[in-house]
Amino acid sequence: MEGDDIIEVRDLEHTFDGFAAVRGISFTVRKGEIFSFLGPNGAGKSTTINILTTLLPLQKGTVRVAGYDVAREPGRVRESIGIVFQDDVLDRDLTVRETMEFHGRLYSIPRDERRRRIDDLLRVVELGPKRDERTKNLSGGMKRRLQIARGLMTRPEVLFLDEPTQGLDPQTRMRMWEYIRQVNQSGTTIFLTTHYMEEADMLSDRISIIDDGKIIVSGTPEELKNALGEDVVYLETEDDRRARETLRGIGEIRSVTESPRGLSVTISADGSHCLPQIIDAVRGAGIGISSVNLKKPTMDDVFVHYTGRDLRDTGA
Ligand SMILES: Nc1ncnc2c1ncn2[C@@H]1O[C@H](COP(=O)(O)OP(=O)(O)OP(=O)(O)O)[C@@H](O)[C@H]1O
Repeated sequence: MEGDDIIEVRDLEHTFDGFAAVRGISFTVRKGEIFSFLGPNGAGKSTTINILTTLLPLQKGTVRVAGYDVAREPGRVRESIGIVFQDDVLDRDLTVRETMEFHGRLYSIPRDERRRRIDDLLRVVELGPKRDERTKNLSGGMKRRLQIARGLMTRPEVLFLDEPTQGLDPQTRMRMWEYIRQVNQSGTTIFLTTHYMEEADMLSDRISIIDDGKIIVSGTPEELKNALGEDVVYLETEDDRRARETLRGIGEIRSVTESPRGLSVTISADGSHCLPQIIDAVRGAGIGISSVNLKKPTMDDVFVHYTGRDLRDTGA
């Protein structure tokens, strides 16, 4: 392991019957961070995560997880990781509590700690009242919540979460984020895939965006958003045409267009610093302003910028 990198992927390639699903990707995940892998459907996320977790054999490249080579020491890798997948199965005849209890024993979590985590997690996913219900009688959404709760019981060195909040309602999703943060703070490195841009933004220390089997950009959420360099100010004025003329002189302004929301001013620097200057210029020209709105780029904007696609339209 180099320095503090807990996952090291170098020149990873994977083909299915001649189709290149992963086309030479390299990245590292640092010990203790929450790392997110984002990409449209079919980008190669599952293929990559399957190789990292030893579920798919390595074809080409090198992958080390928790200091072990996935090709040479798959058993060691498996001992160091935890996985929460989308299609995990539950034992239909166990109750909710038994499902958790069984998993906790399997991983030798001491009795008191086990009880505490079961209580905490069932509260997070709101299955407390269902603790004695058999899993076959749960709704689809409840089963999903139980699978996730079960996966979060252990504190492995690296925890892989594949779409951990897919299909959860917003409140449960937020409680889940809180819990994932707690697991992370207890020392577990987290590797996450998600379709939710806001989730990646809120949770991740670093993000890589993958498309067509290649990594197209990596960075912290702040870096990725700032790199777009496109804060937009929406202005409603008494005279948009004249206001537009007035704004031409300001250096940081990239473009001014008239939109249904008023004047749309795209800025190549930090918008919050340019705002006073913009307001002064327009007022100085004797033009009244009725509203001002600053919009910073979001992770959605980042995703659309790099992939040309909107995740909300890709079956999320
Ligand atoms: N077993 C397989 N046999 C043939 N092709 C496969 C197989 N598994 C994946 N692929 C193809 O490899 C590409 C990458 O798939 P992968 O499942 O890794 O994408 P993904 O980013 O996880 O997508 P999603 O967001 O839809 O889960 C896709 O084009 C897919 O059709």
